[in-house]
Amino acid sequence: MPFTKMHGCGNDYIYINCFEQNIEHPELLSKAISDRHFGVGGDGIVLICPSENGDAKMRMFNIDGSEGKMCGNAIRCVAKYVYDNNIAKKEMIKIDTLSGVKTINLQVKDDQMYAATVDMGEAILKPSAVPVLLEEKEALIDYSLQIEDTTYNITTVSMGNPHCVLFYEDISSIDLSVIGPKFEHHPIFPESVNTEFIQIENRTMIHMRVWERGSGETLACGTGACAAVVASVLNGYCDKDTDITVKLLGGELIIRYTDNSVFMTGPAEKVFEGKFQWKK
Ligand SMILES: N[C@@H](CCC[C@H](N)C(=O)O)C(=O)O
Repeated sequence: MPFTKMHGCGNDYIYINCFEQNIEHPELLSKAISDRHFGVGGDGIVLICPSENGDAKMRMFNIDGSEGKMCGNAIRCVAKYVYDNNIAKKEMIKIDTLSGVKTINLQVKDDQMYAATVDMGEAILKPSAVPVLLEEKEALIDYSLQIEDTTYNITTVSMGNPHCVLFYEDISSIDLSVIGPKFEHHPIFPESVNTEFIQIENRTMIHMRVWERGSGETLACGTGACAAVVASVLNGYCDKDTDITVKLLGGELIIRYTDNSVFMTGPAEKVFEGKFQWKK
């Protein structure tokens, strides 16, 4: 099975061209091929499929086989794949996802895409739409949640997939493998949740680490960076209509939160191509 390994800020997925092949059990494939010792290694898989609504359709699966409705780092890589492989040779590409069709403006050099700006759509704040099963109001901002013997102040946002954002003085020494699963498996998140740990540097720069549902700690999360900037604005740390740099373990994303949409700009890189022998 031919595949392409790509990453955005170190958030690496195995991309499979479904214009040319059919994958019957992507959830099983994702578990097998994502393994960093017995497989190719990655944060999951992304299928690039034909679409009637856009230039291609993207489906992404986490390491545990669960399907994510949206992936900010993967969508830039899908746009790169579609452009570089002549599936759609245009500098504005539309990719269909489980959370709607997204428009991507490409930055191209020597006939290869290297970065892009994605219109990620509106940030959804209503708790029932995130979804988070707490009191229903306009938004949950700086909400005190007790888990075991600790009180966390959470802000919840959906960017097509669910996020829970926490602010810290210093994120460098947090053990995400202990705290992350407490949120990921908490019953108030009926669809589970991605959790972002944020340290504010100043009004235009924040630091972020992330525990992704289904994949654990990753080097970057595009939807998470968008949710983090939205939460930073809602909590008064940053401003709307301003480019905010999000520093992640694997690189930087620029996020702008406006009244109608969240815009994300960042890189997309191809690492290698290969063939995987899948013993089902
Ligand atoms: N890494 C992604 C998000 C991937 C999906 C997520 N784990 C989910 O299940 O919602 C990104 O860059 O946005």
